[in-house]
Amino acid sequence: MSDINKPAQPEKRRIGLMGGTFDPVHHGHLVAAEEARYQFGMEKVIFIPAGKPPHKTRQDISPPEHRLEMTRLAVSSNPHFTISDLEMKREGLSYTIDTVRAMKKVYAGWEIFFITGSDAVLEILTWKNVEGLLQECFFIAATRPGFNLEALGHKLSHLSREAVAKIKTIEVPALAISSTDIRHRVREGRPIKYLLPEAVEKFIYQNKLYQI
Ligand SMILES: Nc1ncnc2c1ncn2[C@@H]1O[C@H](COP(=O)(O)OP(=O)(O)OP(=O)(O)O)[C@@H](O)[C@H]1O
Ligand SMILES: O=C(O)c1ccc[n+]([C@@H]2O[C@H](COP(=O)([O-])O)[C@@H](O)[C@H]2O)c1
Repeated sequence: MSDINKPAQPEKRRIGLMGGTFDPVHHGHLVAAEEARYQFGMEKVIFIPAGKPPHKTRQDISPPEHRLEMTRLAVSSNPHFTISDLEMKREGLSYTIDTVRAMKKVYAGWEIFFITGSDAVLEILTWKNVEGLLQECFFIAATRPGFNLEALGHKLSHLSREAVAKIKTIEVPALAISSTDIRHRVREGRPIKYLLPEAVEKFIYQNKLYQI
């Protein structure tokens, strides 16, 4: 196969961080992470399940060890993907700036890319110390074809020019998959097959997750 469309090799080593509640992890997360890794020439992507996601208000989030195990199962077939329990071990809310700063100590000299969905980036002004965060790392907003980039541009106009320059967008194939929908489907006895890796599907049923 020709390499003509392959992105050029970056000067600095690059790593991606994919943060999320992952309750459960699904193919939307995996496709976004893989596309970001490919387009930006990252050596690997670390999936980091949030211990206490700052903006999630629901009380019935699955135990951290279940979400970590599902994420481990989901990434196991990709040699470029790995997981970290760093946020789960940390006390308090899982702020991304704390995670990125901790990772910078381990990956000194590397460029760090925090991968999110564009819906999460639309909320970025409400994140802890967003200007400081965008000094520490790049953000990749995975958009679906047809996503309103103008709305994003409008939101970002509240940030400094330097901060905006650190936010990159990529298009991923339309994947209308969400953890919320998967949880509802399990509760209602509807299929979840093909929405997430088979091993994660099995784990959900074996551990009777999302049944009430
Ligand atoms: N289908 C998808 N395609 C691309 N990115 C996604 C998709 N679903 C979620 N993401 C992004 O992955 C990150 C982690 O998401 P999260 O674990 O909250 O999953 P979710 O499906 O959005 O969950 P929930 O439905 O419970 O809110 C967020 O940045 C989110 O925007
Ligand atoms: O740092 C913050 O203030 C912050 C606010 C909201 C979300 N985040 C992070 O964004 C990621 C996706 O969050 P969520 O709630 O969509 O699962 C996850 O890693 C969260 O820790 C981070």
